[in-house]
Amino acid sequence: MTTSLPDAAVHVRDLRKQYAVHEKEPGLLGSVKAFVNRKTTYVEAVKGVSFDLAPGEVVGFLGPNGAGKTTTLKMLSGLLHPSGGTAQVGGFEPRRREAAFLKRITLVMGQKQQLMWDLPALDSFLVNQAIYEIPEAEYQATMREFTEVLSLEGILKKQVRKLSLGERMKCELAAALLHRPRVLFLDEPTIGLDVNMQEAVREFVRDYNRRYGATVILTSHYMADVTALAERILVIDKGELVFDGDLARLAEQGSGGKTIKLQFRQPVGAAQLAGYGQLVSSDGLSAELNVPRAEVSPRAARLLADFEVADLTVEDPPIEAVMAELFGRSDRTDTVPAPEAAPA
Ligand SMILES: Nc1ncnc2c1ncn2[C@@H]1O[C@H](COP(=O)(O)OP(=O)(O)OP(=O)(O)O)[C@@H](O)[C@H]1O
Repeated sequence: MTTSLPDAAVHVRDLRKQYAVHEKEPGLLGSVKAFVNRKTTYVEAVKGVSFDLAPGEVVGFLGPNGAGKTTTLKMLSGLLHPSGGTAQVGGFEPRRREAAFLKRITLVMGQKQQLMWDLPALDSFLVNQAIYEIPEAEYQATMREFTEVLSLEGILKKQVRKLSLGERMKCELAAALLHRPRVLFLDEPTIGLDVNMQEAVREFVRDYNRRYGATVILTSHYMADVTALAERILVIDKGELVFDGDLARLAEQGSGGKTIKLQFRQPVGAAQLAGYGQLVSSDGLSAELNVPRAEVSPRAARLLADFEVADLTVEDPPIEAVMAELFGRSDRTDTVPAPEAAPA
């Protein structure tokens, strides 16, 4: 075991991963050519990422496809050896895959399953109980807890292949957390699930985090997962960390303003709202206006003075819109401040 910073559950410095890719042209001739003269190119999947996570912190790890999220999580869970830099998780060096380390972490990949397909989930749970040397009393207590929180009653004894996607994902989560890990790497845990099941998974993760003080890194393409669970967001793009901060500050990275939502006591026509902001919608008794950030207070004050307003709320733009804008920019790594450069 390596010594760690006592206050950091996860400590990452200048972490890098380069994949070697052997290129081959299609067909038999391509295979022969590749055999004789193999062409290798390198993909810089992670290019020097640094961050610390405090124990119990829940962090959303976002980025476009191919940004390096899964590669980072695989390095942190010891499945991949870094090409450079260092990582410590709970005081351990992941690449060593020490038994004590493996008992403290879990990696859940929504796209991959660990349950045995032809057997009931309960059999996989028993295998995990043996692998992780979970004492019987603890196993029974955890099973009771998970069965209740995840509503597993009635599905544990069914063949995994016969479970619905949502039922299977709940069993996957239970299996992956049976040993009560302290650090959770969750890679798209809600992918493909319907909204109710997504909510059930979120609730489970939230409950587990509170109950056990677990540290969680979560990647998801569903922003609702991230906004519901994580206060802090790390954004990776083309292998580089381009943002580290809270959701509100991420929303400010977009060039869009804020949305003022209004309810009126008397109908107000769209034409009357010209000059207060960019009209998003208006149906007489309610309206939405997009307003530059710096103008929010004076415009809200004017609206309140000029109309009979029953309710007025100011909202940040949806985080999806901000992310789409950031990743749509060609010079995005330059325009989004790196953690060190970001304003407090
Ligand atoms: N085994 C591999 N060999 C070669 N290149 C790889 C390998 N795994 C990933 N890559 C490449 O590394 C880059 C980062 O991939 P990674 O899977 O970490 O991204 P990601 O952010 O998780 O993306 P997604 O959101 O699409 O899952 C991509 O360009 C990908 O093509």
